[in-house]
Amino acid sequence: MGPEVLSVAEMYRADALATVGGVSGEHLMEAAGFAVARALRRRFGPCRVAVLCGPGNNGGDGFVVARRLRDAGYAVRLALLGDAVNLKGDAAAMASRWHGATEPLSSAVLERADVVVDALFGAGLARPLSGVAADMVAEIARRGLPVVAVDVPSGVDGDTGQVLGCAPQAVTTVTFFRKKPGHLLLPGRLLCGEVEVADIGIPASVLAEVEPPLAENGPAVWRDRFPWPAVDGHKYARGHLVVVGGPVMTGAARLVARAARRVGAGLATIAAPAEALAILRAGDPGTMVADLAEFDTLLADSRKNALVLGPGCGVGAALRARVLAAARTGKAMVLDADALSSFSESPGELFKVLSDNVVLTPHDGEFARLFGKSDGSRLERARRAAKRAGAVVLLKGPDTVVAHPDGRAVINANAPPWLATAGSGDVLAGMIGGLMAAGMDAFFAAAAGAWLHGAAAGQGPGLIAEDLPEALPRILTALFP
Ligand SMILES: NC(=O)C1=CN([C@@H]2O[C@H](COP(=O)(O)OP(=O)(O)OC[C@H]3O[C@@H](n4cnc5c(N)ncnc54)[C@H](O)[C@@H]3O)[C@@H](O)[C@H]2O)[C@@H](O)CC1
Ligand SMILES: Nc1ncnc2c1ncn2[C@@H]1O[C@H](COP(=O)(O)OP(=O)(O)O)[C@@H](O)[C@H]1O
Ligand SMILES: [K+]
Repeated sequence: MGPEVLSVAEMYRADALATVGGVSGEHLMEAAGFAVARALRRRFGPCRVAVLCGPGNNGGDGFVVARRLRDAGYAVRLALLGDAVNLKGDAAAMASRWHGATEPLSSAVLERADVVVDALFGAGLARPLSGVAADMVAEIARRGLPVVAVDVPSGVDGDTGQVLGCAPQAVTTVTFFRKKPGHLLLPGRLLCGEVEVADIGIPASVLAEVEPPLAENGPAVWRDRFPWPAVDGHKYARGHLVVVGGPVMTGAARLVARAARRVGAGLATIAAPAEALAILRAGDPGTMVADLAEFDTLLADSRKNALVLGPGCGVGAALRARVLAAARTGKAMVLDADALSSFSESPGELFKVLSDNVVLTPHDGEFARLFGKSDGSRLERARRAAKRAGAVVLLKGPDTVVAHPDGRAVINANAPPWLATAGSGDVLAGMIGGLMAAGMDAFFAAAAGAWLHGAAAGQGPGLIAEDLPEALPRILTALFP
């Protein structure tokens, strides 16, 4: 599915499979430590480095980093959490190859340091940082020292991106083989700084056995499925999206329709209540307008193959009835905003009629209205919600997650904060609806929509929702030269 993202358990499995395949644990650890030392050297010339090692294999990597940096002429001090005699396996082997002093972990090691290597805890973090480890994190922040983190900043949970206790802010994090969810989900992603994925000799072939259902969203995930128009195609072959509009917030449906046409739908019709028709007809000349009183007729037209319901529609029984009627046709559908909130009292009624040909696009508030308050990372919550709804769920945010009921998911990491502006969610719904109208599978349309939405916001300062559809020609041209 593209750039795979491994859970911590899957990473241990990949590691074990590599070992079975003949790559020794010591080899992996040497390569890991070498990669971290190389990343540090790229960023910092010869300087004074404090390497903080933990009691497990993350600490083992730290011993390799210390040796490599000292060999390269850096002034290295190393401090270990716990007693060296308690180190095991590969970590013990690497400690024995470190010929410098091993200090007990304390803030003394930070005296005169220019850079810190954080090799306290990685994938094995099992409980919140406390005691001297937590004191070190506070002291590093107080001194404002730059941190290069091994695998993850210690305290960041690799599976959730949540902070257990506390964690240092890194400038660079070097992880191994593939990213973990904690590198992409907030706040982990922000604490990592720049993330480098190092090849440490685990063959990609282990992925065929691990079969990770998670990827980082990007063109590699969906490029091959993008509904590029056929040379001999006509507009109906590119799909006809129906956008249900409301009586007052008429801008929402217009943003949806414009984004859908820009992304590649052949036609778009806004179906709105009578009082909104005049203003809509004065809008984009290429967007068609129909009376919502004719909704059943629109649904019966097989050429109108996809719908977006919700933006600007108004919450209530009328919208609920339209959503249920539309769902029963089995057409591709995006449900956003009011279409989700309309079912806050009766989510089961909605879930009964959904399929994986439907994308729900809640922000956190709408998500809570529909699925209740639930624990876990955004990834876990989106996955559970997709399963419960029987539909694709796109949980919006700076770390948008798209989840399929079968467990597949992508995490999107290209969205800048400029997207937090009125109407930008409407544009996203339009992009996804447009792609589905053009024939793209719901899950991949949601993933492509989320990424294109983030890419379209690349102009940054001054961005408004209207700019987003207009950025698509440039982005699509670059993607499909
Ligand atoms: N999986 C792989 O393919 C590779 C992993 N490597 C390294 O190995 C690391 C994982 O090693 P481990 O599984 O040994 O785990 P860690 O080194 O992350 O930590 C495990 C140790 O810390 C203790 N511990 C956990 N949380 C604690 C807390 N909050 N306070 C105090 N003690 C705590 C555990 O009881 C255990 O002794 C990775 O992050 C990576 O850095 C590398 O050596 C290269 C290969
Ligand atoms: N801080 C942020 N960083 C990146 N993207 C964001 C941020 N805040 C919001 N977004 C994105 O902006 C869009 C806002 O959608 P939504 O909340 O539905 O707004 P509206 O209803 O005004 O259109 C979503 O795609 C969301 O993922
Ligand atoms: K670490």
